[in-house]
Amino acid sequence: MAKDDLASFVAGLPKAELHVHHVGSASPRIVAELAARHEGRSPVPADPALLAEYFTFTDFAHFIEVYLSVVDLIRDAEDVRTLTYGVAQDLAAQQVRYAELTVTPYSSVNRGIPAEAFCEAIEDARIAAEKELGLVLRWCFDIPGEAGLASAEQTLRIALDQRPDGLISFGLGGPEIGVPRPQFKPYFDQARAAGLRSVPHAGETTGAQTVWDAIRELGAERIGHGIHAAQDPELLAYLGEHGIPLEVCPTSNLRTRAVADLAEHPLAAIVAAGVPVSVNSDDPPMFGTTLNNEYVVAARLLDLDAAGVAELARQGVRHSFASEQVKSTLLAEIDSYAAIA
Ligand SMILES: O=c1[nH]cnc2c1ncn2[C@@H]1O[C@H](CO)[C@@H](O)[C@H]1O
Repeated sequence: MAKDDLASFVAGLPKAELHVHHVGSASPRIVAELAARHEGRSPVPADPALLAEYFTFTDFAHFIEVYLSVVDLIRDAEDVRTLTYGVAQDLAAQQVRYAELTVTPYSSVNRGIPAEAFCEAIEDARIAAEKELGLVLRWCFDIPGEAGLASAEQTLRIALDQRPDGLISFGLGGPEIGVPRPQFKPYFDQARAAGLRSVPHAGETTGAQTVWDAIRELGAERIGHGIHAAQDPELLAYLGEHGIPLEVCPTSNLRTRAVADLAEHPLAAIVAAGVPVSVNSDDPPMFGTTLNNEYVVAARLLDLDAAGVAELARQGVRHSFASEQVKSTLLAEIDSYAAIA
């Protein structure tokens, strides 16, 4: 299928996105608006061309540094609401009908936004997005691994004390190197006991052992990235047998140097081993991509035609934590779209 035809097929295809970060999805328009508000007091350029250059990373640590400089732009609940609704608009414009947005409340609460105001702002945007954009948003609250156990404690507290209606899962992001997963077991145990689903990042910038730890210590039901599971055939077999999906974000892995180039991306080996996957964008504006583009990249890596791409979209729905009703509605939409496209 020609690339243009595939891209237009993807553009109209109803989709679910399971691995996309709140601040990481701030569009250049929103970042410019926030940077202009803090003119001179932030390294983040307001000019879109300069911003594109600013979003070029030498390694993963540099990516986290840039990511946190954008977090610094978010100073009050209004910024949080503006950001969240803007992300919802960008998702809905790509026919995303359901998304699990990874939110890092610690990073904003730690900068002075009260937890209650933060949660009210994201909930206000979620309700508006469902009503006005037909987009069902749910939250994953994730621990910024670079902030250690203090941030784990506070993230859990905010999740359990505020418990916004859209909250469904508990995660762990940030660097993996120097941030071993087992130390977070007590927090994931409490989050899971409270009914939150476990979706830590692992195997993005470190190897298979981190994925094993995420499964055995944190009770992971899905793995953020997990691409270096491909190093361990036993782990791939385990993921396939137990139906533990990997939330794969191909361009992210390239831009953060988690893989040297897309030709080496292990997505095809992971799928060939029978491991369930979903395709995601992670931090699309920061990586110069969109979810639609990630579907095109994945189709190229997996040599898929339109039917294969529609099946990728179905996988995103099936591996979501959406209600059965949302799942069946969205699967039916995908089927009717794929039938006529
Ligand atoms: O691809 C990624 N891997 C790991 N962390 C990420 C990624 N994208 C965004 N973050 C976010 O960076 C924050 C920095 O504190 C982490 O909390 C994580 O949510």
